[in-house]
Amino acid sequence: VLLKEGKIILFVMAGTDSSASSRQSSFNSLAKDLELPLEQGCLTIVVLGASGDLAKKKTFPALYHLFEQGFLQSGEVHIVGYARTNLSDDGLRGRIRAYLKGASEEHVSEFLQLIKYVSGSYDSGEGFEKLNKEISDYEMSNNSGSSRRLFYLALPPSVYPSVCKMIRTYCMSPTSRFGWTRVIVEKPFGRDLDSAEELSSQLGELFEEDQLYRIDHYLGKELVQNLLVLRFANRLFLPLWNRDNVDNIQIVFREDFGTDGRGGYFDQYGIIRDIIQNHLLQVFCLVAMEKPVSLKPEHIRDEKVKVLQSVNPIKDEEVVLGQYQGYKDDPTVPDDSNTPTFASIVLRVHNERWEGVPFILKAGKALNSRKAEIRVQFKDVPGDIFKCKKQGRNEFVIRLQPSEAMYMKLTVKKPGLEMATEQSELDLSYGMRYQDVKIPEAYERLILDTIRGDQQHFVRRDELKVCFHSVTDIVSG
Ligand SMILES: NC(=O)C1=CN([C@@H]2O[C@H](COP(=O)(O)OP(=O)(O)OC[C@H]3O[C@@H](n4cnc5c(N)ncnc54)[C@H](OP(=O)(O)O)[C@@H]3O)[C@@H](O)[C@H]2O)C=CC1
Ligand SMILES: O=C1O[C@H](COP(=O)(O)O)[C@@H](O)[C@H](O)[C@H]1O
Repeated sequence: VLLKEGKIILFVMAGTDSSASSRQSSFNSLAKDLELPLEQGCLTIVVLGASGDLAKKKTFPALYHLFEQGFLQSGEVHIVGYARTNLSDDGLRGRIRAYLKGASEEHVSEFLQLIKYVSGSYDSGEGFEKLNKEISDYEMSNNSGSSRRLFYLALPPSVYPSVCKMIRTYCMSPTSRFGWTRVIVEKPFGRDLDSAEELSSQLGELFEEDQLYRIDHYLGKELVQNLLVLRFANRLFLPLWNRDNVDNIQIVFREDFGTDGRGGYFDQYGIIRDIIQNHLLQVFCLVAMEKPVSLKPEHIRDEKVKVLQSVNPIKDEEVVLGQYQGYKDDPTVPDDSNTPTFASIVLRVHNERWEGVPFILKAGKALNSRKAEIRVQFKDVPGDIFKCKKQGRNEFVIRLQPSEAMYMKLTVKKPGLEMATEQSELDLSYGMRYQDVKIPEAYERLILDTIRGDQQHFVRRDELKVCFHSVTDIVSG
């Protein structure tokens, strides 16, 4: 038992394989740096909306991968699916198995045995009493004296307030045991500034900010997580990253498929709320913000809020909207829908670093390719003696997906006898450089962060508010 900052922390050594224990030890050293409590013991993960699309495609596979890598251990973790659909434990396991193709059969079977299913509604006590009994029985049988409870809301946001009320009333981690209760909520966290604030107030009455994890899965992507390292751990970039050197920055999301069975949801939100207000604004923050005091979540989020507050209102003439042909063929989309499936907006940051540099954010569905990238375009070289303008400018590209890469476009001498120039690239393609590394899925990383209590990659309430504020005219206009 360790005593740290007034907290008693149980340190229970479980029987683990060596790779799992080395991961645990690297987590422990990170936890020490971030002053996170070191903890192990009984952990229950409840996936609410377990019958749904997100749960089967992302949440359960992410839990499986954490299990496979030793971050979730049999004997310590218990997973419960909850939804209204009438399903047995095996019924849910069968659905999940279908999304774990290619994984080791032995691991999958072991993982599925950790999963139970409880059926109930989202607004009556009966189901949540059953859920609490399921969790409590497991905690008692586990006998570790701790109760860590993580609730993942893979549900439409309309039911968040009632579900949170039920969790608060029936399912909180008992204070008689060491542990915590944390709730992960999915986007969209509202339709506009007012509805986002209303949702935040409703949840804020039930949970403290440090219990709420507003997930934006772009913050879990490898190269998004690399942005702070790249910017603040490389001397090379420090003097360049500003209005003196940068001409414009483009943050682009494109998908080569349309609504893909989610037309009903998409049509109510549109591309600005679905992608720009959250994923692209989060990337924008990490590209444009100032250096945080430290890596502590509050320091990082303070800087994100600051840069968002410096964004000028978006000008109408700097917004382009479009809808792909065939969008209304989706039977769940109304025939007269004018919901945009493509948008391009220009953000202008009114501060010393970025005054005059346009940040162009573009997102579109059903385009000709799938790509998400950041393009930092530098200004032309003053007094150019090589007349190399025609070859294009220096550009630094960070490709988030697919095939993670960073490359810098440079003008070089064309090899040979002639003094001619051409554009070439310094290329760091992850597939080549890190051949033996499996890049984790965003959801995997973010669920692990929640278990560790690290809110660095989650959206704080005031950050959400200012994100909506930045796009308020275009989402409500
Ligand atoms: N699917 C995706 O790729 C992504 C989803 N998200 C977000 O994740 C959350 C879940 O998404 P997704 O799984 O696609 O959603 P679903 O529409 O599949 O809903 C999940 C489950 O919620 C229950 N449910 C559905 N509609 C209602 C309703 N009106 N009232 C009460 N319960 C309902 C259903 O379970 P039952 O009837 O069994 O109770 C359903 O299986 C949403 O907030 C979504 O925006 C975010 C990023 C990507
Ligand atoms: O949140 C969402 O993201 C997906 C795109 O995620 P990615 O990780 O595959 O880039 C998008 O398709 C969906 O519309 C949106 O709700």
